[in-house]
Amino acid sequence: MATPSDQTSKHIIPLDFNSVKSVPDSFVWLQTNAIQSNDGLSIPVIDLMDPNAPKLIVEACETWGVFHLKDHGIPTKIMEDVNSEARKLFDLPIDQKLKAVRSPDGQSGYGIVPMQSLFSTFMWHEGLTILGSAIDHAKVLWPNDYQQFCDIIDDYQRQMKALAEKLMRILFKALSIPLEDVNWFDDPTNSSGCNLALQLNSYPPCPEPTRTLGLAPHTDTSVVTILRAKTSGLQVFKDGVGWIPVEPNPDALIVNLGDFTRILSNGRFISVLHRVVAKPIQRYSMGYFFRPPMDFDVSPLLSKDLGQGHVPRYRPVTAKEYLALKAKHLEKAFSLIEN
Ligand SMILES: O=C(O)CCC(=O)C(=O)O
Ligand SMILES: [Fe+2]
Repeated sequence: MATPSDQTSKHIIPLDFNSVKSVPDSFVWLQTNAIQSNDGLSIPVIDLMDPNAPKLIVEACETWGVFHLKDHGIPTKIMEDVNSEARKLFDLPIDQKLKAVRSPDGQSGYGIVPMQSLFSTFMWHEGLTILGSAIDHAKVLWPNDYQQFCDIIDDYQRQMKALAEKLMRILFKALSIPLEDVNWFDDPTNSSGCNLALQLNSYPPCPEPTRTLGLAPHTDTSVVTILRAKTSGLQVFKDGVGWIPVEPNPDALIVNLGDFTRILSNGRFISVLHRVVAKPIQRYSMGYFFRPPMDFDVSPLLSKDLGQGHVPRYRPVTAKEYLALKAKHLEKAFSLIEN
């Protein structure tokens, strides 16, 4: 197992947040304030059962790239169960959590948020990334009592996948992308190898919340991300306005589009820039990331109706190539694939 002193683990092993009384210098971010949440500007709230939902979702994707989704069909109990399991996990002593630490070249496991390696300043955050089954991680975290964690995570991932597919069906229809041309669509066993990740996030109580950030501004490298959080902290950036707090809406999920949808939609849909601010109280969130298989060609040309002028703004790029560009250039990755 890596130890905190290893150079390679600098971007993997979180701070033992219980052991600090102030924000260390390496965690200090200069940040711009968000607008006040009572300014009346907030992300759309859409009821999935509303007959108008597809139209409203498409409008929200064009204007915001993020929305609250109500009546999504995911039982509150399973969301609460995942929240309790996240609490159980992050409450473990740091040495126990480090038994499930992500390896330097690995994608799953406990540690600092994977995008940390792109930033020189640290974030007030710890997380567990789960790709597929959670069993390997759960067995080392709770050797005698791991089944409950695995069952709850499996069930949640299954339900998230179905919901993500429901949403993508609406998006692809609006974009005139035939589902037959998307060989990974509606694949119950995921034999096509979509990169489906559940990210459990913990933002420990912060003694000086305005000096640091829970997560730095970023867009998600996904088709869609479905997020659940019961407390505030998430903010989204709107051009011409600035940072807008996303206040939690009980029972609603937060859906945000990722970079792959911006490419597929030829820039019509927004891959929303977002960040998480630190808070004096503990915050948990869980994000489900739907990514296509690594060899899938993400291209605006999948659309049978590109829209105005029919000119693709982005060249085709495999998911693997785009992930590599993003890992090196962050949001500048778009300019590197622009035609
Ligand atoms: O915790 C949140 O509200 C957002 C998490 C997030 O943006 C991410 O995991 O990519
Ligand atoms: Fe994100």
